[in-house]
Amino acid sequence: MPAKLSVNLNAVAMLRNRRDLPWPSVEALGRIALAAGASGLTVHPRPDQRHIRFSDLPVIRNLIDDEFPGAEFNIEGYPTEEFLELCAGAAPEQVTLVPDDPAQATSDHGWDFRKHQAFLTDVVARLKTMGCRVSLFADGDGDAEAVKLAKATGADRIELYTGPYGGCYDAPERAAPILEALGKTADAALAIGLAVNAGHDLTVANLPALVKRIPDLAEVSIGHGLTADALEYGMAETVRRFCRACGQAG
Ligand SMILES: CC(=O)[C@@H](O)[C@H](O)COP(=O)(O)O
Ligand SMILES: NCC(=O)COP(=O)(O)O
Repeated sequence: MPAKLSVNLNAVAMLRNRRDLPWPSVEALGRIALAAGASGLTVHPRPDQRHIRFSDLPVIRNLIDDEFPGAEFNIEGYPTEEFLELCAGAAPEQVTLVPDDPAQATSDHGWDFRKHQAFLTDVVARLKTMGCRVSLFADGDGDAEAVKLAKATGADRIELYTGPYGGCYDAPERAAPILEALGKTADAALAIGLAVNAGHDLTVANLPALVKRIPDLAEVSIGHGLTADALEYGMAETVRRFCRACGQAG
């Protein structure tokens, strides 16, 4: 089965937050994404709410429940008590636990499963009591032992951190060994019954090789590159609309 696409709305929320105005609307862009064929929506609320605001979560929950039953809500983040309360309130189908510090600009590494085994085991159990599928952000370095420890937490999936792979956009020759390490990590996970997601800096250009190397990839979550493409490919029509609003003919 092809990998499912979950559209990450953090970048849309970040643009909205530049002004005290309700656009671009996280709800409206989420609706367009689901209507266009995305399987779900992803958000990564951070404690300072610099992208997604906590108040966005019930809006997205209602959008899915009211208009797109069967689509999935994926909430990502570091499992503080506040984060776990947000998950309890929004009832996401999937929670992806990410070891990011509030000061980090964006997520840039997976969990150290040796160091955080007990903590993750406890949090995974709490989230499963809420009825959520749980995925753990993981480095794609081919470490099969780390993958076994991820499975031992009780998690259902790992999400491969694909930032280093995405970073090869201008030097494709560097991508091959990184892709192979991601593939080996996925092979190790799938062999022990852990499903595999992937995300971070994925694009239309780098996705085909990833899904070819990991044909059983369950889901990709994509925000930054997808939002950039939406701007680029939507710009011409938008300028035409504004020209008409100026009273220009055509
Ligand atoms: C876990 C991950 O890679 C994404 O959630 C990423 O952190 C998106 O969030 P930002 O776009 O806000 O960095
Ligand atoms: N889990 C990764 C994600 O949701 C989106 O990451 P990015 O495409 O914004 O880099």
